[in-house]
Amino acid sequence: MACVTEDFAKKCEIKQNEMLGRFVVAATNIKAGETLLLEEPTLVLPNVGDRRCSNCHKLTNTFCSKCQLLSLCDECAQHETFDCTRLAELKAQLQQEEDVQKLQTHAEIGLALKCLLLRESQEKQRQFEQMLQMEAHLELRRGSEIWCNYEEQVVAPLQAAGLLAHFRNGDQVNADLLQRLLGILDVNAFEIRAPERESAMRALYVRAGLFSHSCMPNLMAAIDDERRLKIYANRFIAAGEILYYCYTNVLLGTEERRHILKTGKYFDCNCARCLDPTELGTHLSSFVCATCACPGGYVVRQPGSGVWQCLLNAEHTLKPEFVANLLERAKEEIFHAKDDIYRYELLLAKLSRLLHGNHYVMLDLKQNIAAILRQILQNMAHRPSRKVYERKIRLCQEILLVLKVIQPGISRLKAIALYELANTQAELARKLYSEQEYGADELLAELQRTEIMLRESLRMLLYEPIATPEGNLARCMLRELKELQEDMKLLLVPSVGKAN
Ligand SMILES: C[S@@+](CC[C@H](N)C(=O)[O-])C[C@H]1O[C@@H](n2cnc3c(N)ncnc32)[C@H](O)[C@@H]1O
Repeated sequence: MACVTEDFAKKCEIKQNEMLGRFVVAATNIKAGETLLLEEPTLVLPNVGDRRCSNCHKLTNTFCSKCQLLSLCDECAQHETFDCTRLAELKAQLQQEEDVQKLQTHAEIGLALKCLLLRESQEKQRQFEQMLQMEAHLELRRGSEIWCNYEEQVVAPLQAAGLLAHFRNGDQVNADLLQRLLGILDVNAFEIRAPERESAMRALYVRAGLFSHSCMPNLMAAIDDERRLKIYANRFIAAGEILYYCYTNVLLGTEERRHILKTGKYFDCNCARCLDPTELGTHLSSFVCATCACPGGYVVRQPGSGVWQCLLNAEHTLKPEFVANLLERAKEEIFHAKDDIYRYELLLAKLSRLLHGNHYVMLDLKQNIAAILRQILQNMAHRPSRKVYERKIRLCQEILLVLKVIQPGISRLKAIALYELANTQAELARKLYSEQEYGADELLAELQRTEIMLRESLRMLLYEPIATPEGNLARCMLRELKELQEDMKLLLVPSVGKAN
């Protein structure tokens, strides 16, 4: 197996039932922050449609000159020796030169070949067997769009080239095995950071792939620069509790999360958040009821019937098509407003008449605005006014209020929002002090509040592996915390602390 630490064997128990398939429960009581699993990836792969170098994983369109079947970028001299040698042997069996070109046509062929190479290697046999036990949802996928795409782009070309028969026990390498392997990747792979900023790829972890999903999980997953996965508890977990991490983005609405889970992972999530039409009172999916003007008149989707109904008057409803169109248009407008803070603010004001202030589209806008404000505040040449600081503080507070409900335990998102809030509050206090609007006592009180928030944020980031952006942020925060304490010491000495 790809290296797995002993924590998993000691703290976890694998079970099985009708609804979840295989799932994992806590074998002992587990403390918040405690590690349950550290695991190396069994496979690192591009997202469907992308082609990535088999060595450095950067996007590329070139192939290895030796095996000619796996991608290799111009900057890398070689990829894994076993894979390259074995593929070169297999390629030598191809009848015609154009077969190689045909096998280079669709990027997904590379995914199937990488899975089959695990099966070829003595050393990785065990990993391949474990991979084969993973859920593929073969029957639910049979005949679906994705099945037909794989049939056309992977199975048919590999069969036509006559390559499959030359793999070990080639008679067993058939269409069903290929569909199973590709299904296993789709259902189980984790999204990981790609070498290019802001793009993603996938990695398969055979142990971590056993954990079930909840939109209110008790586990966190963190992946470091070496693509080593760490799974840790985000709260105290009692022995016997089912262990869950979240397969989707927690800052999406219920319909969107459930759609992603249904179409990509083939199940209906029935967690407490999905079953509550107000999403635990956060209103992440709620619309303003245009019919009743009273506060609290929000239209929510009833989980059983799917009807969009006002919480105050059940006769006030919205048509699902109206909801879908409005959200689609709002997302398009956000996309077109890219990085223009004035357009974002206008859109936020316009949408606030239709959507709850915590609606996930509104939160997306608020996050975008806060990110631009961060850049403005970092550039002192802009000489930002008090209002700019106050706007960012307000946005951070609004985002935090939602995160506190949907991520009550240790949360990376909450830690970052808290850090942003703390920093902005401290910067504003320093500015006001330097402009003599604050005295030393007021500045000290603000910095003390900042210290509490920074400590709280740091406490949540301490469990992140060092070689991750969040681990790095934690180190910066430690430094900033020290500087803050130095400043506070100076303020405690009255003669030094006075503004001049
Ligand atoms: C990553 S796998 C988890 C391990 C899998 N149960 C197995 O037997 O290998 C994801 C699959 O587990 C099942 N699953 C995970 N969480 C679930 C949930 N909350 N409700 C129902 N099924 C779930 C679904 O079949 C899903 O496609």
